[in-house]
Amino acid sequence: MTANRLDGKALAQEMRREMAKEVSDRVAAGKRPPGLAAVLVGENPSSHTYVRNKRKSCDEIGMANWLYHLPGDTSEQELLSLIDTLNADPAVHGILVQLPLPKQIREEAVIHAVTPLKDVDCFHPENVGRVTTGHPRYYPCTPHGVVQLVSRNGLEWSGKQVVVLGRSNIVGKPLALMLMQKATKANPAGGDATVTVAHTRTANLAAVCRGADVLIAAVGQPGCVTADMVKPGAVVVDVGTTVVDGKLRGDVDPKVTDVAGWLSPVPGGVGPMTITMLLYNTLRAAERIDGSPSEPT
Ligand SMILES: Nc1nc(=O)c2c([nH]1)NC[C@@H]1CN(c3ccc(C(=O)N[C@@H](CCC(=O)O)C(=O)O)cc3)C=[N+]21
Repeated sequence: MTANRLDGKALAQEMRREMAKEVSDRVAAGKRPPGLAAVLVGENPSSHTYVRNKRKSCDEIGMANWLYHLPGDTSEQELLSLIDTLNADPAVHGILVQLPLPKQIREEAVIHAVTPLKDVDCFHPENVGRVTTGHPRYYPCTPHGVVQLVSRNGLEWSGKQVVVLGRSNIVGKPLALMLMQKATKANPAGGDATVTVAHTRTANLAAVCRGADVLIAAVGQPGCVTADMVKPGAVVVDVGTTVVDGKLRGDVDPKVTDVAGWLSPVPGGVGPMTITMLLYNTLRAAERIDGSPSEPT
């Protein structure tokens, strides 16, 4: 058997066409285009690639975007004062500070400084709390991308055993929360799945994973999910993006394709969906900040 492909690149293109139409309708109605400010500190090569991809995607759908590239020895105070300026700028609807940051800057201080309405990463504790209690303002981009990738391929969450492998604040933890909430249009994964959060120290990890109808690998260890850990026919989503010898590697071993029913590739799976959901959040932010009768704040 060869698993069906969960094609994130194709789905991302389809969703971006829908968003390009929303942007042009907005501009035709006399409103300013949605705008995303990206802040990059220092010279991390992967960060450069992501930021470049994000800006290209913004350009494609007609979204305004700016890159603030600060030197690696920038102080926390200098970064916080740039964030204050962006918080107050009416042309900026979304602010993304690329992580990781150099060690002299506390990530937590930066995450707290971005005004929650412009927090399109959904990293601010106010927005995380809203997801947790079922009153979301935004969903975090990677978990939201995973949910859309599975749901829009016609696959069901309801009644399934879902194993989330990984417990980070950015992927594993918020994804598990989304799966535990009631289903809505924006969060079709909510509702009736049974969610297990596992990690690399879980006892009998292979057996726990083999119980999954849907297995989401978000560990950051290339190839750590092997074929013996996968139930035949399961849906497997690979969130890993580790650069090994200049090539991008996922968390899922290539042989899993012989066992799984559906598998997302790396590259071309979750990565393009993450960027798409960032654009989606920026559009929602523009509606909230500039006012729209149809959208609650
Ligand atoms: N504040 C912040 N927000 C983030 O969303 C954030 C971050 N910091 N720091 C780093 C991680 C990582 N991340 C990726 C986004 C897109 C791809 C992506 O599009 N990957 C392509 C391939 C890209 C390539 O060719 O290298 C793919 O999987 O097909 C990957 C990784 C966002 N992150």
